[in-house]
Amino acid sequence: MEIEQTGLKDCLIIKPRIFEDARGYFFESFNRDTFAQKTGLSGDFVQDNQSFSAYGVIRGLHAQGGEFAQAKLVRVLKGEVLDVAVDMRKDSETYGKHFSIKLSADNNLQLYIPRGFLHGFSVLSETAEFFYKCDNFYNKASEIGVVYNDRDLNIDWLIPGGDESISDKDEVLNSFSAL
Ligand SMILES: Cc1cn([C@H]2C[C@H](O)[C@@H](COP(=O)(O)OP(=O)(O)O[C@H]3O[C@H](C)C(=O)[C@H](O)[C@H]3O)O2)c(=O)[nH]c1=O
Repeated sequence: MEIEQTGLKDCLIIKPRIFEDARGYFFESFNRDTFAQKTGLSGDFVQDNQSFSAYGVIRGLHAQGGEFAQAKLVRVLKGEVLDVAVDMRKDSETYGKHFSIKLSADNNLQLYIPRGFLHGFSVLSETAEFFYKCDNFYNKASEIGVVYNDRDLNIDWLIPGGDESISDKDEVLNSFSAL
């Protein structure tokens, strides 16, 4: 398992060690001790989530606030997404900055998104199965969000205009400046 920095503190790219042979491949998708040793973070995740989406879907930008803030370890089981993390930690040097990366079933890359970040992804393949670990439980009352096409964030989701598929809930999320 290798760790790569993203330029946003504690937001990390994780490259698992893949064992390939004539049958196919094997890799440890998560090992708490290895994760903790390589990242210096606890790795105590308590909830796993999975979603399925078609091409053009953009889920996000979401987070949970306060005591229910969540760190997430995200990856793609099938297809390809553009994954986006936005630093909303007011005291961070990279406040308001975002990092995006293509995660796919081919590259097996993972992204660790710390507490204090907004998260979202766009589906670049015909369909995508998205899986992620959270270090805090879902708490609907603590949900916060920023609209995907926020002018200040200016995120390129790599989805041509008109092809986006957004939930009614996400269409009316706040601007980043209103957070
Ligand atoms: C997040 C969540 C949702 N739900 C229920 C609530 C809704 O009835 C249904 C769909 O929820 P939502 O439309 O919020 O799903 P996404 O748009 O994929 O939300 C996620 O999108 C971005 C990418 C994230 O990083 C967050 O983890 C999460 O907000 O699942 C649960 O029961 N438990 C949960 O942990």
